[in-house]
Amino acid sequence: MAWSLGRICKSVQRLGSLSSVQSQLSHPATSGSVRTMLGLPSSCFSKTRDFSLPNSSWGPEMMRLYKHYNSQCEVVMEGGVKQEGPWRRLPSYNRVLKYATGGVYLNKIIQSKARLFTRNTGDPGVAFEYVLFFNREEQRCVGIFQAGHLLEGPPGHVHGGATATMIDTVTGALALILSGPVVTANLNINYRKPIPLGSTVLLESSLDRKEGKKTFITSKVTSSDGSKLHTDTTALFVSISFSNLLLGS
Ligand SMILES: CCCCCCCC(=O)SCCNC(=O)CCNC(=O)[C@H](O)C(C)(C)COP(=O)(O)OP(=O)(O)OC[C@H]1O[C@@H](n2cnc3c(N)ncnc32)[C@H](O)[C@@H]1OP(=O)(O)O
Repeated sequence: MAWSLGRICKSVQRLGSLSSVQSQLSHPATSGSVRTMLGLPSSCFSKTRDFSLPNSSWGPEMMRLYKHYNSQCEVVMEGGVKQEGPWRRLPSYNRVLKYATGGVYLNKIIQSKARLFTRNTGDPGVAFEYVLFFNREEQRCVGIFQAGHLLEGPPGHVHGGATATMIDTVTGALALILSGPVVTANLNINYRKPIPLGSTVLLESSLDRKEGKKTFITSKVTSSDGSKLHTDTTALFVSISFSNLLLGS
């Protein structure tokens, strides 16, 4: 066995404690830009590209909503002093783990080629274009999502699985920030109206309640102006030990 259990555990420990998840997001040192995505230490990410920043494929609605939330990440006080605003943009990279170098749970091909499902193409605009913002005080996350042409389900509309992916992402991000390492245990989606391919929609998620290891999140997807309800969702996330996840136990 190329990797002993001990070495794997040491690597996992290097990721840092669970509490760093919440503390790094709330720490003043992260003001302006959140240096971690969803709580994992920045050293775990490929820094080559932050996919949550605008690119040439973003349409007017995507840009409008991005500017709306981004402008509230920093507020200018009297005298020109800048302060943290209520929202934080969550940076987004195409790989979560960089430290796992093979062994029983990741072979070398998977290790080198694995990419986050929602960030698996560098081609702007073809699939999932999105950015997440987090509001600590209100315990909610919003996602702005522009659906590219590779996400077709019913003709001219977004595949339900692609919509579910984005719902899982925005609810999962919130659960992870609020509760530390979690996995989705249940996602209950009502699809109310199909989402036109190429359109920009708004995903909103808020904390419903926490009960022991369980974090309940509600979510809805609406048109960018909020007038049309596309989906409403309840989601359950269960806290896990991150090391158990990597060890497959
Ligand atoms: C980077 C962007 C973020 C994107 C986020 C993406 C998140 C994901 O997609 S994760 C991948 C998909 N999810 C998975 O693969 C999870 C697979 N499932 C599991 O690992 C396990 O079943 C797991 C951890 C959910 C629950 O394990 P289990 O051993 O049953 O946990 P256990 O400790 O017994 O249960 C905890 C509580 O949750 C409840 N629970 C567990 N599963 C469910 C469920 N499906 N429905 C309702 N309740 C449940 C239990 O009843 C228990 O409740 P209580 O404490 O009141 O008795």
